[in-house]
Amino acid sequence: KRRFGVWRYRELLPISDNVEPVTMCEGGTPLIKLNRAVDGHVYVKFEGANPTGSFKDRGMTVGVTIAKHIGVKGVVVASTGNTAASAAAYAARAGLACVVVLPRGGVAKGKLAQSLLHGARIVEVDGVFDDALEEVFTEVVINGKKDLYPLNSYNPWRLEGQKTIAFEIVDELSEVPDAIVVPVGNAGNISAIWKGFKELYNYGLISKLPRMIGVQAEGAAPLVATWNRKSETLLEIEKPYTIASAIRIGKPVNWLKALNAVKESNGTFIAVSDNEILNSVKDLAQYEGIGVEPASAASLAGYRKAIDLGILNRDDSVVLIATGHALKDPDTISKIF
Ligand SMILES: Cc1ncc(COP(=O)(O)O)c(/C=C/C(=O)C(=O)O)c1O
Repeated sequence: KRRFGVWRYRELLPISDNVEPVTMCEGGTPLIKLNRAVDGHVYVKFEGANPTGSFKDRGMTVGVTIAKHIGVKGVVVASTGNTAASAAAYAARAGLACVVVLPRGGVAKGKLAQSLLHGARIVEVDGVFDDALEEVFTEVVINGKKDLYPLNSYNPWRLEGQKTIAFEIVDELSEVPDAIVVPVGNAGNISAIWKGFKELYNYGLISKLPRMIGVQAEGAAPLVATWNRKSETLLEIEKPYTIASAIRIGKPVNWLKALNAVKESNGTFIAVSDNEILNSVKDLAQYEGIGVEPASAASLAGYRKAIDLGILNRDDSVVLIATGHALKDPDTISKIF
């Protein structure tokens, strides 16, 4: 029985015992207390410590396990890079084909290298992630290409794996934080983490729920706009731009789940500038030793803004989700220095 990681919580995943996991011991990631970058009870959940260097491995281990179990030949994803890297690695481990559809010129080098390395077929589209996702949808749903199982995060199996972040935080802190701060792109992760906390609460294992704080880059903040204007429909961003290429997304497919998570948890959405993101990359690395790719540092930038805006205060216990490793995007890192 696995003692660490996603499959430690197998009984809380809707997967019957006869299914053999496709796993690389993902999850069980470090929860690191911040001592100098901020004062307060702030921890970083360092998802860069996963096998392919991002939280995507938690969802992919479950998604690819199911894909293999139902006997598909291969999987397909649209991605800003980390989903592609993770799908390529887990598909390789499962002996499945993998097609990744990427926005041409919009993917950090480390993620492109991983997709190539693990043998994925790379399809590039002009435009941004949303155009890549549209392409996958057209191919698989409209043109009925059934031999490739779509594994983007509208696929609920992915979120089942990602909800284990909540389980590990409660296991390790043995209390529920006041707030969880999550960088938001396609909005699967914030939705999944909230689902995990709600399940623990419904099982009677915890007696309080954290506030979910979603953070987006100012140039790619459809959920911040939708939230601030109390819109019932998603206010899409046609041409999203941010230096944090992982969250350069204008039409988050999980937007409704994320809005509900933030509403139910008495949380909020916050936008931060690219500058604030890059400063947070530097501070996490040079004050705390934690090396993350830009999108991950949006959680620290968002926390700082939440304190400035009085949304959070210093004696709140807070966990920042640092979603991807610094090695993913060396080009952007060298732009900072
Ligand atoms: C480092 C990093 N930080 C945050 C996010 C946002 O998570 P979601 O809000 O669940 O999308 C992503 C997402 C990446 C992709 O969507 C993809 O890889 O296609 C990421 O790679």
